[in-house]
Amino acid sequence: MTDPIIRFDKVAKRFGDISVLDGLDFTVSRGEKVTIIGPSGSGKSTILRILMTLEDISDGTVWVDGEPLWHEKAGDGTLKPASEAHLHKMRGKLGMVFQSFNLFPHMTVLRNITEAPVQVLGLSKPEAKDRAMGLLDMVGLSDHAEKYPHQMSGGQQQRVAIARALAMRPDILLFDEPTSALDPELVGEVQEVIRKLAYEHDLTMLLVTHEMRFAREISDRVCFIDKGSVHEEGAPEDLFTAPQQPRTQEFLRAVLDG
Ligand SMILES: Nc1ncnc2c1ncn2[C@@H]1O[C@H](COP(=O)(O)OP(=O)(O)OP(=O)(O)O)[C@@H](O)[C@H]1O
Repeated sequence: MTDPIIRFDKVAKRFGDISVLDGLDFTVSRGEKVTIIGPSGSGKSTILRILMTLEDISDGTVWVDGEPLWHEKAGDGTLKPASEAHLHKMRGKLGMVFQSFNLFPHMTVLRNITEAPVQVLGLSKPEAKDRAMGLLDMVGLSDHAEKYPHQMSGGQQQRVAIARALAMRPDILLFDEPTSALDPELVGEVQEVIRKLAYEHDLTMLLVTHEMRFAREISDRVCFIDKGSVHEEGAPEDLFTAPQQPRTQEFLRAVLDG
């Protein structure tokens, strides 16, 4: 594997006495589309939340784009805990799409997408609007710019959330079960947007999902996580058709038959 853009190096995460990640080693290459699967509570969302700096780490080092995420280099080359300024800089490399959309309810769709580019990146309002309208076109919602989130379906809101994340031009886009809060008939339209992104963009994508068929379709690599470490990983056609580890076999049998 060449040029990792994400690297977890022996990362541990504990909540009090509960160990969620246990010496996790995990890498994602630049431009790679990786899906994390695994049982409930295995630490999948925690991995994404650590990358978004929503959770800190208990031990080890996380590297993003060649720089430590939760640390910064001291003058003597050793790593010291990251300052808020370092975290702020690193956050600009990542975007995240949450299960529950998390749009600002009191803002129009357009404003939801332009707010951070104007406030954080310093774009002018016309520049931010141009960017937002291009993204709304990409997610098939050009006619909805002036609507409020409550006037839209869950699928449409999630497509806006994807446009909003992309408006910050992240290098890495994280998806945390992006379709699991949707009514079944709305899942397809959101998957279609993610599929298009996966096939047409060089963006690095890291997706947590329970939708195995979708994972198989869009991923370059699938990682099966159990009890906070990577149990087995591989190309989707290998992992889904011929898993090597008994635990992976058991998990896939349960979710594919269930
Ligand atoms: N803030 C927290 N405080 C205490 N425990 C937490 C916290 N966040 C997560 N956990 C625990 O960490 C474990 C892993 O959670 P995580 O959400 O990463 O799992 P997951 O694999 O994404 O699960 P699911 O598929 O159900 O979403 C769970 O046992 C969870 O209860």
